[in-house]
Amino acid sequence: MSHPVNDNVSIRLCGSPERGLGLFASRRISQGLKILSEEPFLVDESRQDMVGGIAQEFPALPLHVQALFTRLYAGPSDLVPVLNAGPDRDQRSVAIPRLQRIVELNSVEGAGTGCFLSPAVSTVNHDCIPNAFVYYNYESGLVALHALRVIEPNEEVTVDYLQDSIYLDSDERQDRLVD
Ligand SMILES: C[S@@+](CC[C@H](N)C(=O)[O-])C[C@H]1O[C@@H](n2cnc3c(N)ncnc32)[C@H](O)[C@@H]1O
Repeated sequence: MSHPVNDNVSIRLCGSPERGLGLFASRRISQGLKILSEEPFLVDESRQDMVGGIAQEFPALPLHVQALFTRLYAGPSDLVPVLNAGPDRDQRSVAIPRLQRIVELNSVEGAGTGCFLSPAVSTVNHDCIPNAFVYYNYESGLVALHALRVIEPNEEVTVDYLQDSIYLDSDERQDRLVD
């Protein structure tokens, strides 16, 4: 599997102020352009099902996918990124609660359309006024990220984590985002 970020000349992964890593435009991206398209690691009926099933699903993933999966964001108290390489880090990186946390923090759940977890989309940060939109195409089996408007070079690419929750009021949105 090639990596959609490494192979894509329009975007790059780098640090985002107070948001950890984020995806940034390397060049001007036109409105409507497909920024990237990738195969998801996992697809399920709901985030709850994916969290519940990860202990069984993870060992069945190809080893290179397992390696990419364990590098995804696992929360502010995750020690794995700061540990030295070795058996302790290897063991902690695949601990079931950590894998579940990765699913909770990186999966995208649509209203009635299921849930997916994919590598490059997992690096995109949230904005309430986003410049991009993500969706999963069941026919192609691919996740795509599209520009909602022109994105200028060095601008961060963002999505609305609640893009399918259009009927929530601002307090409800805030509660869901904190979760
Ligand atoms: C799917 S990951 C996005 C990539 C992540 N920033 C990283 O370092 O890998 C989701 C996490 O990014 C952080 N994040 C995303 N959008 C944010 C925002 N607007 N403000 C602060 N943190 C944000 C939160 O910690 C969130 O749980």
